Amino acid sequence: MSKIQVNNTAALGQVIDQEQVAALRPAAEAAALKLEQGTGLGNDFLGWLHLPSSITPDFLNDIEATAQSLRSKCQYVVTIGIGGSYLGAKAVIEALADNFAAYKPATTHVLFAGNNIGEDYLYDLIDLLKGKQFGIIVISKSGTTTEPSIAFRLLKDMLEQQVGKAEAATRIVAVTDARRGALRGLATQEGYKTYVIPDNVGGRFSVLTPVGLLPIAVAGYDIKALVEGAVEMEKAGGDDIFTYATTRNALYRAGRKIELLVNFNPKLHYFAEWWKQLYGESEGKDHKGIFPAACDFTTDLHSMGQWIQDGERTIYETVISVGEPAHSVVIPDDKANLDGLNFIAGKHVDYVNKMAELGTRLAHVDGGVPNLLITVPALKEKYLGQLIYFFEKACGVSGYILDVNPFNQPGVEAYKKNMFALLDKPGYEAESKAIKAKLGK
Ligand SMILES: O=P(O)(O)OC[C@H]1O[C@H](O)[C@H](O)[C@@H](O)[C@@H]1O
Repeated sequence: MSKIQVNNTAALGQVIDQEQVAALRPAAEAAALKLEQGTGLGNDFLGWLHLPSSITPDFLNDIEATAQSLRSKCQYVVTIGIGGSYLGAKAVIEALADNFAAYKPATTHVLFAGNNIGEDYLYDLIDLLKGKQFGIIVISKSGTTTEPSIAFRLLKDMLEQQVGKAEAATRIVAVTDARRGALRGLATQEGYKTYVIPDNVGGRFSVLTPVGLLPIAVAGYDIKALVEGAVEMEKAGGDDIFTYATTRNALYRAGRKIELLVNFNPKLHYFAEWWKQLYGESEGKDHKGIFPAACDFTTDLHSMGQWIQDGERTIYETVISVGEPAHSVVIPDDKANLDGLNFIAGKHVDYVNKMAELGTRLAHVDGGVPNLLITVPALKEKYLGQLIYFFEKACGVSGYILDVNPFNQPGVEAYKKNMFALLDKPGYEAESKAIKAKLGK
């Protein structure tokens, strides 16, 4: 089976050595056992652990049928959601899509909303959708998150005005909790097709539920292959996951507080955004946790490269290296050679990129930045499925090694409480009074 692979050789020898990594192996194995037996912190949120192998062909067929029905009617399908209800689908679609898909004709374009509170963002989206055939996938585990609720209120209204309430109901799909939350009530009342986010799967671990699968299917990608890849990784278990989890924890203990996830393929930009939420929300608590950062290379080598090479030595790098590009572009020969590029004439662009990648890894290691390497054979559904499960499992293992609950996110509520207090939300009267006093209002 071809699969993703992890190599920590270039992370060893300067800041940490193999013994320090090996010393964490028993903790990693104990962590994996805790996950398996459900005896660790946050054990009511372990539904993701055997999720891939529990997905049935019938379930995937049903999602594909819903996707097909939306595709048959809609030029645009707006996926409304934020955080874990957005980043997984965005990451996979961007990794698989034509870089210029937005400017090329397509049966159906998948757009995203409800992931910000930008008035102009919503204005521009509404402007685009005026008079167009569109549908909505509204996703919220809690069913009460402010950003997607605002976007859904606006777009639902617009869709009903454009096609009538009955037709609109056939173009709206809700993905939410089985019982709780405003979205569940609304979907039941309006008769929308719905999918359930299982109680025991947290948002940032939910990409392989309909949260990610439905938008990915609407965008035209093979969700069966995606799940197949995840199942392979679920069954393969072990070594690569332990290598990643133990190496990053050893680096953290040696003072490397920032992990920089880098790619040499712009299609992976949002994969890093998904990874940032997965690791940031899982590990950043109790005043602990590696800070998850990301760069797109070679682009950011021309902006962040100086800092990475030569700045404060608190970072290490994890490179996601893609084996094969999907297409072939060769650099042409030029008789005049005014740009001096004939030394690479006849070479594939990806060959140059790979030399940039190797040169960068060597330079950064020389500069004191330990380097972890994750190789992915190609940007295809199956390997993305492997990569998703790999990072999820390694995150659970890592979180337990760090001795935090990797499955909650209590810190996220602080800004929400202040925002609701400032907006005078009913139920927040005492907080409103307190925050206004603090602001001298
Ligand atoms: O799916 P929802 O309930 O709308 O939540 C969306 C996101 O918002 C939150 O504030 C959480 O921090 C995230 O973990 C979650 O993924």
